[in-house]
Amino acid sequence: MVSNQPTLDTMVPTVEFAEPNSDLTPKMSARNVYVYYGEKKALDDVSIDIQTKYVTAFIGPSGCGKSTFLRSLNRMNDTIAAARVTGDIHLDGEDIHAMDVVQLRARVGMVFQKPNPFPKSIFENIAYGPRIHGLADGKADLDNIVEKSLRRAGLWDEVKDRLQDSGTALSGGQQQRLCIARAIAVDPEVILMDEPCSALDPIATARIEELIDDLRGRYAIVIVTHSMQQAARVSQRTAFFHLGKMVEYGVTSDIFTNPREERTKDYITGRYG
Ligand SMILES: Nc1ncnc2c1ncn2[C@@H]1O[C@H](COP(=O)(O)OP(=O)(O)OP(=O)(O)O)[C@@H](O)[C@H]1O
Repeated sequence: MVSNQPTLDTMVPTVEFAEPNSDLTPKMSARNVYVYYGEKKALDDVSIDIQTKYVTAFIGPSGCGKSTFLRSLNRMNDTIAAARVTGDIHLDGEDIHAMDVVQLRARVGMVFQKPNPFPKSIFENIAYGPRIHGLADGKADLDNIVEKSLRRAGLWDEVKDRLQDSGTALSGGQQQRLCIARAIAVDPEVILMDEPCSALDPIATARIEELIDDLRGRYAIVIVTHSMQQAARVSQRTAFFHLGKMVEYGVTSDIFTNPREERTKDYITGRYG
């Protein structure tokens, strides 16, 4: 799956394309979403369905609204005073704006550009969420959740003998896997990743990409990336954004080899970016 620097004609995911959801019911659906920062329109009438068991990549030039849309999916824009979101966003058919936001963010977890572990032990970084959401039935169960989450994030073997060390003492790549383990620990259904590898070196990046591929069987994963190679390596669906609009959305290999829209073609062939 994770290969070195593919050229444009090899930028096609090699994953099996069996449809994971026979009924194709979307895990999340957005309809006619607009986002404004004060008077400025940052997102313009975006509609999309996001499926479980797929990685969906958001690509497009800087400032086109990828992160703004990603943040709308778990209401992170609520934390920005100037931001206003209109339109419908549903999770399993339920309006996310009518949900308790803490519950929503447990179901739709997020991993940020810069790894941001809590300044606490590795154990506490993972245990905090399950504890506040009442997911652990006693100490042994909590220990289990911590181990399972770290294993699933591919970090257990590196940290099992130092669970009481600070999360911030890990390497950048390990910190990002810790943040992924922290998101997994509360049993989310969707994981949003906002350029999760941009602060990492190529080896740490490759590990995160492998991890994303391992995780996609269980979750709907949405990743914002500046790297078209990364989108091609890790995703099965790609949405191309430009100037606040979602220009094209489809099967990743189609987007990269046979885009329908001229603007998509221009972007993927490097005419602008
Ligand atoms: N907190 C904010 N306040 C005001 N304007 C914002 C804010 N965040 C983003 N914007 C503006 O909204 C537009 C979309 O930004 P956004 O960060 O979503 O784009 P992006 O495609 O993720 O860009 P990049 O790839 O550079 O991260 C930009 O014009 C940006 O300047």
